Amino acid sequence: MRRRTPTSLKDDNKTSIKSSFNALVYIPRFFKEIWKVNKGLFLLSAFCRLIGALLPVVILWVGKLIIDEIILQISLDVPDYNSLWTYVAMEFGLIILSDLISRAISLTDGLLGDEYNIATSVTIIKKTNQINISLLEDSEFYDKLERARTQTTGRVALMSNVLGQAQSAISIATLVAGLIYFEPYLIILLVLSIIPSFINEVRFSQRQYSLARSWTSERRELDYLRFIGANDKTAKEIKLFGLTDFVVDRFKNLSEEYYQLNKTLSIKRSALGFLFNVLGSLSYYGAYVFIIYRVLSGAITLGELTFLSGSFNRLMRNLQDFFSKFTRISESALYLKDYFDFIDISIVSKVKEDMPLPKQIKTGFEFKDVRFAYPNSEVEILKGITFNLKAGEKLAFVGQNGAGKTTLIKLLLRFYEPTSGEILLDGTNINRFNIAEYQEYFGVIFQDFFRYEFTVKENIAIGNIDELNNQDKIINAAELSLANEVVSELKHGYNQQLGKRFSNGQELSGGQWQKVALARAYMKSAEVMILDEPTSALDARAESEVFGRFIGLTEGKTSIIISHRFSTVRQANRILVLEHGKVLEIGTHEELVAKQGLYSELFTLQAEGYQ
Ligand SMILES: Nc1ncnc2c1ncn2[C@@H]1O[C@H](COP(=O)(O)OP(=O)(O)OP(=O)(O)O)[C@@H](O)[C@H]1O
Repeated sequence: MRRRTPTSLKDDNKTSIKSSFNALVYIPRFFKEIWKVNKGLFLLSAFCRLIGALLPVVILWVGKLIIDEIILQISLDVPDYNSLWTYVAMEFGLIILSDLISRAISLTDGLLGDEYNIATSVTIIKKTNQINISLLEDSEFYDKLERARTQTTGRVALMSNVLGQAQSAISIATLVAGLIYFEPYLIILLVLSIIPSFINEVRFSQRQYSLARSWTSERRELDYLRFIGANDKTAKEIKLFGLTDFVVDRFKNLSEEYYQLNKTLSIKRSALGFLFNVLGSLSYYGAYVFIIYRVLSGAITLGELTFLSGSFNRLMRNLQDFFSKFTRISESALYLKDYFDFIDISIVSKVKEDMPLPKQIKTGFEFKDVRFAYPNSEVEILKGITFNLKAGEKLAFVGQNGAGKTTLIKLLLRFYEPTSGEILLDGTNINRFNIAEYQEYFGVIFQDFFRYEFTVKENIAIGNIDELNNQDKIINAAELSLANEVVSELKHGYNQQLGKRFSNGQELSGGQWQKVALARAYMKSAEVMILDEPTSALDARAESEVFGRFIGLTEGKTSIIISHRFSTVRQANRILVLEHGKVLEIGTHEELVAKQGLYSELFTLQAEGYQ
């Protein structure tokens, strides 16, 4: 695993300050997306922020009026407090309005954030589905996906920050106007006090982002260790093999390094931040002294002093906040870039043709000298595979672990493309067909089928989700795969929640899960059925029954069965024996036994084992 060292991080920092600013170009697109999510809420939020931006200067001004009025009334022989109480009532009203506005802002932000969150999660799920399986197995791509997926809350915060920034900008403009009107020199002092802390913020937030980004893989590993260290699925092995210390040590070693790097950065950031803040306070008091001096010399009133010192103080805080948010925004905008990069991945098929599929398979599939190595791997897994799968034929794949059986299926399903050679369907390269229609052709159950923690009914309907409400079809599929026996023992029958993750969930045994998953294959009448070790966890009786039904039901249908059990394999029309990515033998059970090759040897070995 490649990990950046602290030294290379420094170099990275210089170039990435630029990239951080460049990432800001994604902000308009980001807001276009938010606008699309809920226009009304967006406008309401913008309106509240506009009012919120104008309120501080108005409140300060009313404060000035109150003080000047008090001083005026004290100096009068016959005071008239009407204006004074009006001002006080105004200030009270403004304070209430200010509270109302800030609550409205957080409410609209929260709601808008939630809606945007839902919309992006849906986009990510849909996009992931469009992406080729080969990309999903690529670790660099996986990191990108992880950043896009995990930064959802960051993007919601970004929205609030940018909107808040617009609000601050208007607020700052009005406060600056007030300062310029009375004491323009104060502005210079203000700018001088802010610049150092701005630079500090930019530098460190950039470094922290670089650090987090360069550690994406490690954080993924940490998540994984956390998962295997604390969940019900691994608990048995972890306890039995005494793996806790092993997992904890590995976790600690990996996280310690990141912790140290992050700690150093955070300490430096805080220390320098403190120093620059002292500078800010110094300038504030400098300005304060200057204003007091102006009051003493009679140049400005006491009310104006309150207004000016209040404005100056507020401006300084607003500006500091503005700049620190600015760095946070450019930092989050980098995550935004990850997100847009992900959803912009163009799905280009090497082959542009979109041929319709034959309604019925006429001759069958043909593999012609197919060679294949997984992306980013030098190892050739399939080394010149040639065979045909005739229409209506049941072909079994046998071979030792890692021989390439599942890989052959992945190529047939177009999850990957052969490195060389071709796969034909009725004489046409399968690449030329519309991929979605082509994949619809198959009913497949993989050996590593997923155990969805949904209800039994949903788990079966996954084979053809359009039929989720077709109870008869689901029951029929369950009967064919023997899943009905499993269902009859469940408290809530087909509506039983499976797995342990959710309340009332019921965990199944390996074989029971397999029966449920197998039922998926019967949910649609696919042209080609593929069962990749579907019965490995079933007991001998169940396996023979399940397989008998499969043979009966798929009579005349093209199908492929992968199995290590020869009692199953021998029932296929022909058997293809793979060894180290090559076709070693192909023929009927009888032919292969007569040939006295690998098949015959393995068959005899297993038959002896059963005696
Ligand atoms: N996504 C992948 N990336 C890289 N190599 C892979 C990938 N999937 C499988 N392999 C490698 O390809 C080889 C063939 O794997 P495959 O799953 O096709 O074997 P198999 O014959 O189905 O084995 P088994 O009987 O154990 O299921 C193995 O050496 C495996 O390590």
